[in-house]
Amino acid sequence: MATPRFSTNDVTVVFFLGGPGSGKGTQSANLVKDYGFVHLSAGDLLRAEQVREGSQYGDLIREYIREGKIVPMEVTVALLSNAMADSLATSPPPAGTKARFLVDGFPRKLDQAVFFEETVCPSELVLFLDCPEDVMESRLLKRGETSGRDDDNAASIRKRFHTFVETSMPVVDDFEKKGKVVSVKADSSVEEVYEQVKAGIEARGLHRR
Ligand SMILES: Nc1ncnc2c1ncn2[C@@H]1O[C@H](COP(=O)(O)OP(=O)(O)OP(=O)(O)O)[C@@H](O)[C@H]1O
Ligand SMILES: O=c1ccn([C@@H]2O[C@H](COP(=O)(O)O)[C@@H](O)[C@H]2O)c(=O)[nH]1
Repeated sequence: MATPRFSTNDVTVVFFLGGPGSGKGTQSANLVKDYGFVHLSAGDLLRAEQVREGSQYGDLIREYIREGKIVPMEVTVALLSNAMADSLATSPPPAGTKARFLVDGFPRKLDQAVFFEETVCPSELVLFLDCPEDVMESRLLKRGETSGRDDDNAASIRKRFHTFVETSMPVVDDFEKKGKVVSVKADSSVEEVYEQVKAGIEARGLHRR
């Protein structure tokens, strides 16, 4: 078996999962501020790679995102792993502390979870935002009025929900069986959700920094 690129002695990885529009990006901003996480959004990294001059994956990523499909894992895992390395090199954590990475919107598929944990770093826990589809849909349609995202439209949203239920929920279920999931109801206000998020991660030993 491969040795992970980063050791859990140096790095804490928290996966942040939840349906499209459940509020992961919004809550991530709070967690960065209060808990010293470095926020890595798999979707943001893919969108940046899509428009990077000279990228061999631009067209492929554009098509996958519009269709709400999961980009082949080698692409996404390499982007995440390199972003972690860059962050450690340019902004190392305070002396005597471990770097904390909040990996938002990943892993979306079981094989990605296995591949990441074997080759990059095992996760410490999985934060899951549990939100009804009708709430997520109205949030995304509203966001779509200004986001400029190709996939914040009714047709793409439907496909993203389908992928989430069929492909990504089994990842959450698998981590749940391993006792790693902190699940939070996400259909209340941003502040109320954050209170539950804080309580959930503190109960697992992750404290403010
Ligand atoms: N608790 C909340 N109540 C009301 N609106 C919210 C709440 N949380 C997030 N929003 C809004 O819903 C939209 C989606 O939130 P956000 O971008 O954080 O979701 P996400 O899970 O990161 O979505 P995606 O996976 O599609 O990127 C945003 O416009 C955000 O401002
Ligand atoms: O691990 C991943 C994460 C994301 N994608 C693709 O990107 C879009 C948008 O992701 P957001 O988290 O909503 O920003 C998603 O629908 C997938 O198409 C991916 O392939 N793999």
